[in-house]
Amino acid sequence: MRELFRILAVARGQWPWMAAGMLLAVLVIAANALLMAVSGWFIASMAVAGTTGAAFNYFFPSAAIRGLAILRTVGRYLERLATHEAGFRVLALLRVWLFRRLEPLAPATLERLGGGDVAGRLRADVDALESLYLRIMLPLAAGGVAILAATAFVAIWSTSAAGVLFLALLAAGVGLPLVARRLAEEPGRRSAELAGSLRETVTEGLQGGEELILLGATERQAALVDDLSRRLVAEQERLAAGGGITLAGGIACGGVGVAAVLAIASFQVAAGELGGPLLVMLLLFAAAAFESAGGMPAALQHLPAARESVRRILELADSPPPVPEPAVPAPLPASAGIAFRNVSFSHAPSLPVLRDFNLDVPAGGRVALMGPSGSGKSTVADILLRFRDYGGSVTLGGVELRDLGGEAIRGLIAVVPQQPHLFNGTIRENILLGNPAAEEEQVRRAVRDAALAEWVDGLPLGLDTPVGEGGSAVSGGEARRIALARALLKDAPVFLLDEPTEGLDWTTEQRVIAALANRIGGKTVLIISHRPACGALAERVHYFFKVH
Ligand SMILES: Nc1ncnc2c1ncn2[C@@H]1O[C@H](COP(=O)(O)OP(=O)(O)OP(=O)(O)O)[C@@H](O)[C@H]1O
Repeated sequence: MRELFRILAVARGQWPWMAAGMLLAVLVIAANALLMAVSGWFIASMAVAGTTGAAFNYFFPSAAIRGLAILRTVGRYLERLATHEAGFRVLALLRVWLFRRLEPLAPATLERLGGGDVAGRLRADVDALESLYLRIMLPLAAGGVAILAATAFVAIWSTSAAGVLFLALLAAGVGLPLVARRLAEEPGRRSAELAGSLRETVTEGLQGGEELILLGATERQAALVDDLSRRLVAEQERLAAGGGITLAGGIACGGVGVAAVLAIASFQVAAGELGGPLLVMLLLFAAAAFESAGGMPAALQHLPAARESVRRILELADSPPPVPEPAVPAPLPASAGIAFRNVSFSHAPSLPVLRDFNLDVPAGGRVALMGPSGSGKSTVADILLRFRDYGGSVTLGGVELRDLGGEAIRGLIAVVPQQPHLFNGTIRENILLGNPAAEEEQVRRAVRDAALAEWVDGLPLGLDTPVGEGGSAVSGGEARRIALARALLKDAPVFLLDEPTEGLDWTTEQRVIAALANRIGGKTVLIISHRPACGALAERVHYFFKVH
C-alpha cells in the first residue's frame, strides 16, 4: 500500500482534478439513488391518492424527479470528463516523472534490463496506473460513500432496515472485495510478471529476427513465446474466474439485501409504523444503493495487478544512479588534458576489466588507444564520459571527474560511440542533435568533413531523407558518418572517437581521416581503434592488454 501512496504523492499536482472527479461520481450516485427513491414514492403515493381520493401535491415531487434526472445525466457527463481528464493528467505526469528518474540510469543500469522489458514497463506499467484512479480509487471511494449515505438515508424511516441494508452493502462492497482480492492476488501478480516477460521475449525475437532465421532458431523462440503466452492466459483465466465468482456474489448480496429490506419494511407497514409508498421508496433506494457499491469488488480485483505495476515502476525509478553526482560540482576545468592514474574497473568482482590503468592525453594532444578486442577500450571511454564509476583517479583539465557534474563533463566532449544510435528522423535532425542552434553552413561543413556530402547530394531528399527507426534505412558506414558529423557539429574541446572509421571502405576512410585531421587540430583527441589508418590521426599510440 505504501507504494501506491508514493505514486499518488508523485501525482499530487493533479489531486484537485482527482478530487473533482470523485465528488462528481458521488453526486451522480446520490442523484441516481434519490431519483429511484423519489420516483418509487411518487408513483405509490399517486396510486394511494387515486384509490382513497386524498389530496396530493404532485408538483414538488415531479419537479424533484425532473431535477434529479437532469442532475444525473449532466453529472454523469461532467464526471466522465473530469475523471478521464484526471486519469490522463496523472498518466502524463507519471510518464515525465519516470523518464526523469530513468535518464540518469543510462546506460549502465538500463543495460542490465532487457530493452523490451524497459520499454514495456514504461508503456504498460504506467498505462496500468490509469486504472489505479479510474478503476480502483474512484469506485472504492464512491462505493464507500454510497454505503454510509444509503444507511443514513434509510435510517430516517427504519433503523432495522438500515442495519440490515448496511450489513448487506458491507458484505457486497467490502466482504466480497476482500475475497476477490485474495482470489486475484496471486494471478494478478503473476499476470503482470508474465506480461513483462512476454513483451521482452517478443521484442527480442523481432529485433533479432534476422539472426533467428539465419540460425534456424525461430521455432525455439516461437515455442518460448507460446509457453509464456499460455501461462499468461492461464493466469488471466484464474483472474476472470475470480471476477465471475465475485460478480455472482455481488448479485446474490444485492438480492438478499433488497429482500430483507422488503421483509422488515412490510412488517413495519403491517404494524402501521410505515406508509405503503415509503416501503416502495426504500425498496427502490436499496436496489440503487447496491448498484453504487457494485464497482467495489472489481476495483479490489484490479488492485494486485496495479500494485505489481507500481512495484515494478518504483523498482526501476529507485535504482541508484551508477555514478553518484557530487553534492557541489567543481567549476569546469580551464584546459582539457586527460589523465588516468592507476584506474581500476570491473563489471563483477571476479572479472576485472581495468587494473592500474594509466593514460595521458595532454591538452591539445592526440592519442590513439589500441588493444585487443575485449581489453577494455570502450570501458575507458565510458569512464571518461562518467557513465561508469572507477577506482583510482581520472582528471580532466586537472579536475577529478568525480567532482564534476556528469552533464558538465559530457558537454565538454564530442563523441562518436562504437555503436552510434540514430533517431527516427531525417539526416539533418540527427546531425543537429550535436548542436541544435547550428547554421545550415555549419551543418554542410560537418557533412563534408564526415565524407557524407557525395552520398547526401545524390539523395532525392538530401539532408531531409529519413534514416528510419534506429537508422534502419541507412548503412552501418553511413550511420557512423552521420554520428561523426553530429560530433563535428558539437565542436567540443575534447573529441572521443570510438572506432570512427569502422565499416568504411579504404577510400572513404582516407577521406574521413584527412578531413578529421583538419577539423580536430588544437582539440584534445582520444581515438579508440583497431585500424592502423586511425593511428595516423594520433601523435602517439597507447597499447594496452587484457588484465585477465
Ligand atoms: N555490461 C557488461 N557487463 C559485463 N561485462 C561487460 C559489459 N560490457 C563489457 N563487458 C566486458 O568488459 C570487457 C571490456 O569491454 P570493452 O567493450 O571495454 O572492450 P573493448 O576493448 O572496447 O572491445 P572491442 O574492441 O571489441 O570493442 C570485455 O571483456 C566485455 O566482455
